[in-house]
Amino acid sequence: MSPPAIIAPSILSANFSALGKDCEDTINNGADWLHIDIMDGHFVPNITWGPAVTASPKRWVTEFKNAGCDLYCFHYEAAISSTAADSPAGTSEGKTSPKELIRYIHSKGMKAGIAIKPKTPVDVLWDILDGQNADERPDMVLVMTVEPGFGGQSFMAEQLPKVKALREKYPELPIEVDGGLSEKTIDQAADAGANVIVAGSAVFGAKDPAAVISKLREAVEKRRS
Ligand SMILES: O=C(CO)[C@@H](O)[C@H](O)COP(=O)(O)O
Repeated sequence: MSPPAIIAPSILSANFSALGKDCEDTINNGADWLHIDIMDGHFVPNITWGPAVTASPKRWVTEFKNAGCDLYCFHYEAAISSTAADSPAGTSEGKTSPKELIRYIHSKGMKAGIAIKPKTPVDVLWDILDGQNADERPDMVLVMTVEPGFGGQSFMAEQLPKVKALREKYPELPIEVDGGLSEKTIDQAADAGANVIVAGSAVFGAKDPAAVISKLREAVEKRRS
């Protein structure tokens, strides 16, 4: 059976001056996860949680574990362009491959996700998903359905063949989509096989966020086989 629906509102669209309350309300409204975008003004043209956060996906693994993160999802493109200087503070570890980074995230007690941007072909993931070592395989794949950087963009349906290809090959893999998800676009994403749904403006901009979360969940659950 394909994996259950997981609804993960992106707090990028929350009210930053009442973030704690917005997060609490969102969980009470039925969200399973909170999706927290770490943007650095370098890999994407926006800054979310401050200039101390750099482009390196590896540099901050321990800090986010200590901050209470359960799943650390990094961009494939950022990992392959990282360098020795991106190693965790106080270590001399060198250039990071996606597989090494996944192993490192697991060693810190978190699940690991790997994300791809719209221009990255899904094929780059096969070798990583089929890796011999279970510790180096991701627990989730995120297919971006907008160019990362900002909330409120239009859904890119042309990204869905990637989701379909992943679902066909890996029936039980959690597959996340992020960007432009709403009641209008969820059916296409769910048909393609996505089960982890990030939604920012659709949830935080809604009059009844609980109803939106519930509709997103229903659309995914309906298609589980
Ligand atoms: O990572 C991003 C954008 O880069 C997302 O998480 C957005 O925050 C999703 O926002 P909506 O498209 O749902 O408004």
